[in-house]
Amino acid sequence: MKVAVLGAAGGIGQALSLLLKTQLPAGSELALYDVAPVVPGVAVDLSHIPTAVKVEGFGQEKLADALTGADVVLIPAGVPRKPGMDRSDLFNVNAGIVRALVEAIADNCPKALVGIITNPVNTTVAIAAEVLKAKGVYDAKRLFGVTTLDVIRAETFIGEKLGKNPADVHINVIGGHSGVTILPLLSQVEGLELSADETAAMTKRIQNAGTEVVEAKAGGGSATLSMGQAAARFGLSLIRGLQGEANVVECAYVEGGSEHARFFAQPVRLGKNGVEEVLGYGELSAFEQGALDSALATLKGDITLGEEFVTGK
Ligand SMILES: NC(=O)C1=CN([C@@H]2O[C@H](COP(=O)(O)OP(=O)(O)OC[C@H]3O[C@@H](n4cnc5c(N)ncnc54)[C@H](O)[C@@H]3O)[C@@H](O)[C@H]2O)C=CC1
Ligand SMILES: O=C([O-])CC(=O)C(=O)O
Repeated sequence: MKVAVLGAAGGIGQALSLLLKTQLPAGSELALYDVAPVVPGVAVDLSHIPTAVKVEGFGQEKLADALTGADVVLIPAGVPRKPGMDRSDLFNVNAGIVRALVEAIADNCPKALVGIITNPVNTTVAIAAEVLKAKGVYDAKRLFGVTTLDVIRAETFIGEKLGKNPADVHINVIGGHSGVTILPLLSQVEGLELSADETAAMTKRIQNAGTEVVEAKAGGGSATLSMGQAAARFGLSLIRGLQGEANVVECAYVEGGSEHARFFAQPVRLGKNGVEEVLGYGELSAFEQGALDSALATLKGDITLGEEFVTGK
């Protein structure tokens, strides 16, 4: 298996690449691409870790080489938030970055599974889909917005609340990846009893967890280490699916499984072609249904913005 990380010299990219170097199956290749000149050094640094994963760094002019033969491409390239910014404030810079990188994917590894981490995810995934469509290579089963950070946050916070190991807590987070569009399905968690106020507060904490990190980093960026872990979990699940492992399920923001919006995050069974099946997410509580209903206009607006960025309409 070959995995390419685009934006590999950044905060997420380096954490993710370290985890992939230590956790990818033996015999894998890891291709690290970034426009920052430090990227070959990141690859050399990682190459001294004794695992059977070959790491290579690719500088600005070497994108095609990084992508050729890739089975999985993970994209954390782009600018992060600073305090006072919303994820949508990143659109102006990151939309163009994602467009250019996905054009190169279409040209060099059109069958790869692509995981978009770059914010605003609700919009950048729509950009990626339209770019692939314009190039005649779009397969909705192979494109994912990575929302795993919302899942691991929900599992961590609820694990703490229940006094349980978070590894034993399983929570679906549906919708999208910004503010009100992040909807953790807390009503489905076994053994969790929250009052209406507690449910509202915990939902809000999960929705605002990105901002919690942005503020704590005080101008130094947004979540990188927890996102590195989340992206590694998701990327490794993509690989397990590609290798034919049964019942690999992750929540992800994908097209084609929802009545609510063109793209929607929900549990997905992964397989040899990417999405094997978009799964249901069970019954919603009245609170969750209300939250979903009121988030849909935002989510659809975010998607349209991405579509129109590429189609020019
Ligand atoms: N999906 C999610 O849950 C999350 C998404 N993010 C997003 O991930 C992105 C990256 O965040 P960080 O790693 O903290 O930022 P960072 O600034 O530390 O790293 C970004 C890297 O992208 C590189 N880059 C910029 N333009 C590029 C291009 N055209 N091609 C290749 N590389 C390019 C930069 O050189 C830099 O090394 C941001 O947009 C951030 O908002 C952050 C946390 C969670
Ligand atoms: O909040 C941000 O800007 C980064 C992000 O997406 C997250 O941490 O969930």
